[in-house]
Amino acid sequence: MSTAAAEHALGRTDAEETAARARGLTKAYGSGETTVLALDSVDVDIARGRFTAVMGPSGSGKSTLMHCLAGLDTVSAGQVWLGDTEITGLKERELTQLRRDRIGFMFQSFNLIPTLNAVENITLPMDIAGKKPDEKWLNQVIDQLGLRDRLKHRPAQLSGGQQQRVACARALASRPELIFADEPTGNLDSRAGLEVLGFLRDAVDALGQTVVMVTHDPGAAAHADLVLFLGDGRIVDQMARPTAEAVLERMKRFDSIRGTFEEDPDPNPGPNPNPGPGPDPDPDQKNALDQGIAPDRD
Ligand SMILES: Nc1ncnc2c1ncn2[C@@H]1O[C@H](COP(=O)(O)OP(=O)(O)OP(=O)(O)O)[C@@H](O)[C@H]1O
Repeated sequence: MSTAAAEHALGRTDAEETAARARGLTKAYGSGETTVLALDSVDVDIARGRFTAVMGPSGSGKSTLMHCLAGLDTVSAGQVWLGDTEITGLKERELTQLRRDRIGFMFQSFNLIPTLNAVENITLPMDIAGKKPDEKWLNQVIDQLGLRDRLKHRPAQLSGGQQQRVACARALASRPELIFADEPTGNLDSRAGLEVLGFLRDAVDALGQTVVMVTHDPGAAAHADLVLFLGDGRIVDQMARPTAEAVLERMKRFDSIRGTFEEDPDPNPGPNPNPGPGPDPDPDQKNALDQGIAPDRD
């Protein structure tokens, strides 16, 4: 475990650096014998001004965690804060306003309005809120995302990568405290995916934004500063300065130790000198590595 990570429990950072946090976050679906415990008393801190990726096997609770942190879903127990605001217990109206004013969202399917052009889509959340965009910031975001000559195009006139760039600009436009991105590269080819990941990285490095991204792709996760690994509704590991190879290795352990999780003593393991037979990596994850989505690391 890296020095910084070793100083804290998994997923925990210093409170003053925290954009969002949860304590004892528990989410159960259903009741009685059919209850599914999607999140099991999760403690997590999302570091401000950082890019955090959330990974884990299918059904491990990634989307549920994102939805609960973003106030899109209610919790069964525990507390969630956005900055200093405790969002657990807020009424639906207050949550709607908080999401609109303080959170940006990106989804796998872009979620653009087909009848609006790019710039109208970008400013839509602010238009709904009756707020005027900060023109200087908006122009900076538009230029950073290379959308200047696409502003009058409707989504159908844009490529998938361009549409996701519009969604990225929409998420950034109000300068939110936090951007949640759920599989933002899931519908993109590797080149467009790489571009979007580069923009998210720039949003953190150049614009000081905070990004949380759920992904299945180790190459995408490698763009983050920190990867949180979920297993059976708990944060079971984390990795600072991830590489695609190290993330893929960590994910393989979920396959080989199905249902049993151990704390990883070394978040950036080197090549395993005694590789076991282990299952093949998920073909999508392998493709991502083959296609070179992983960024260069110094
Ligand atoms: N609305 C729901 N009703 C019942 N069970 C649900 C609901 N949403 C999620 N679950 C269950 O909660 C668990 C966690 O689901 P979640 O979607 O958060 O996992 P995930 O890690 O995002 O999965 P994936 O990678 O497949 O998207 C799963 O067992 C899932 O079946």
